[in-house]
Amino acid sequence: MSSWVIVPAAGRGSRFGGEVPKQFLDVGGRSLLAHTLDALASHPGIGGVVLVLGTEDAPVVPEAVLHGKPWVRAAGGDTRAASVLAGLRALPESVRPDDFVLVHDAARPNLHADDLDALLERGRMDPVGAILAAPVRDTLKRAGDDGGIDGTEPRERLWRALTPQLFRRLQLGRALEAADADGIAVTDEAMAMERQGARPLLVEGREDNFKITTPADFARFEFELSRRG
Ligand SMILES: Nc1ccn([C@@H]2O[C@H](COP(=O)(O)OP(=O)(O)OP(=O)(O)O)[C@@H](O)[C@H]2O)c(=O)n1
Ligand SMILES: C[C@](O)(CO)[C@H](O)COP(=O)(O)O
Repeated sequence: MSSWVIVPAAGRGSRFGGEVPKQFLDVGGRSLLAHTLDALASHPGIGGVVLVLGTEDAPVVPEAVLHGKPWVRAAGGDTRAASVLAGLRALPESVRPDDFVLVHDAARPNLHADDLDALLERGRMDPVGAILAAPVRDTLKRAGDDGGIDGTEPRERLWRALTPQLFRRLQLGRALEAADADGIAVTDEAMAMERQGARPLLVEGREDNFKITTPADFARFEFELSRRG
């Protein structure tokens, strides 16, 4: 059994800076987006890809990175959540309402197959779904307006949400539509599901499945690639 994955890739990369959105920058001879698509589509658990792009984006997506998997394009929205919802609506009819679908950031190119294995295996057995996540391992401080420390936050049971996130097509769509209708800007799919009273499963993922948000993250990915040889 395989699942389609929605890849939100319509962001502008404002925190990264520069003219070209970060997902289209070249690393090791191909774009960040191509690295992400390759990591996803090379996995046997992926049945197809919905690529959500900005209306002004027309990237060259080398067919090879899609490993012969079917793919469709969708037009992104003003927020990540809007882009994900657009991706859900672009899924083929062959994806049934109760089928699990994945959402994975284009900006997370360093996804490893073993993480996808774990998420699919454990998430599909959960009544709601699951997300990859990593336990917080640093002490967390709350900043005051003056740049001083206002306090230390308890970090027990705190996890950083990663992607992919795995939910059923209809349930996720309804949760995202409800958040939008309520004017709530959810920052991940799990938040929309939690608002509906769901408790998605946390599946511990690798710390190196990091999101490229700043140029320092980009340099880290270049280093990770160089280590692969
Ligand atoms: N309207 C948006 C905003 C974000 N994304 C995608 O969501 C993922 C995670 O978002 P983020 O890292 O925040 O990317 P940007 O929104 O581009 O970055 P920034 O917030 O710095 O502008 C990225 O793959 C991005 O392309 C999207 O598809 N549509
Ligand atoms: C979905 C996500 O990657 C989980 O950590 C994160 O919320 C995306 O945040 P962004 O500000 O849209 O990059």
